[in-house]
Amino acid sequence: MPVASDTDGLDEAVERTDDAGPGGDLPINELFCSLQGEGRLAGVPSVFVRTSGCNLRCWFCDSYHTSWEPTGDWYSVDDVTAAVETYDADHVVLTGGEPLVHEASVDLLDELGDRGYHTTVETNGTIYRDAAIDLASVSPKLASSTPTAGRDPKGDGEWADRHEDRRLDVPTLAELVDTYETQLKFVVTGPEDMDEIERLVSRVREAADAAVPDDRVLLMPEGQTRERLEVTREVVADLAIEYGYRYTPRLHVDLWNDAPGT
Ligand SMILES: C[S@@+](CC[C@H](N)C(=O)[O-])C[C@H]1O[C@@H](n2cnc3c(N)ncnc32)[C@H](O)[C@@H]1O
Ligand SMILES: Nc1nc2[nH]cc(C(=O)O)c2c(=O)[nH]1
Ligand code: SF4
Ligand SMILES: [Mg+2]
Repeated sequence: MPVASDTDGLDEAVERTDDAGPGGDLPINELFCSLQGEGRLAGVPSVFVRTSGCNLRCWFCDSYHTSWEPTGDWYSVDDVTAAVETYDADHVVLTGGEPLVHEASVDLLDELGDRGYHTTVETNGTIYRDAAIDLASVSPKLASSTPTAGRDPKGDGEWADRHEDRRLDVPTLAELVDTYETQLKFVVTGPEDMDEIERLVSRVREAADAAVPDDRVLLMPEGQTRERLEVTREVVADLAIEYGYRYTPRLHVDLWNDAPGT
């Protein structure tokens, strides 16, 4: 499926949360087959469906063209499903951008579930939707993700307040944990992130009925490139040992340096 660039107005639509394209279509940035690079299913051949548009703006976002400058084209759920079926994989990863800003993501997940696919949804955990999700791969955003003026990839910190207001919603995180098999996958920039992670995990454990065992809490090194991971990888691995949480690699960065389509 080609990458196109017809998402004029998508940002405004995400803000109004009435983002449905014509007939409930989905804005797709890319669709490809690779190995799941992150989390408890790392290494599993999977089809990736990357939607465009996000309600947050992490300064380090490795999918810039779905968040800071969203591009893509609108496809029907049937066309996306047909494109998934051209690959020989039985796992699908729905990601973005933030896939759960789109109501049509529910229709896509239901179609894929009906066809027997295992579905993982990569989400920032600020939006709950009732859908056929086999693994909710939730990546709550820490204070270190906020695009302050000094590390804004596009402007001068204009998104910082909105990002800060939206990035954490404990009741929504608890609802995801209570409804779906969940992993909490934190992007870690350094040891100074650990206090916030510990506090947030405690709050989610208090708010949720379901348990959140330590091996469902994953620490992932921040890094869009091999060079950056060379700096963060070992620091984060040591933190996982120290705190008793799980470490997750970023296989697609190690293998392919996060090139498009990987
Ligand atoms: C691009 S996001 C899309 C899904 C959703 N918006 C989210 O943030 O979870 C996919 C995954 O990549 C992670 N990620 C994004 N940029 C990253 C970076 N520079 N280093 C490590 N992980 C990153 C996110 O935290 C998330 O787990
Ligand atoms: N191989 C590979 N694994 C991934 N796991 C989560 C990804 C994402 O961008 O959400 C991703 C990705 O972009 N590529
Ligand atoms: S929430 Fe996800 S897609 Fe949105 S800016 Fe952050 S990493 Fe990128
Ligand atoms: Mg990625």
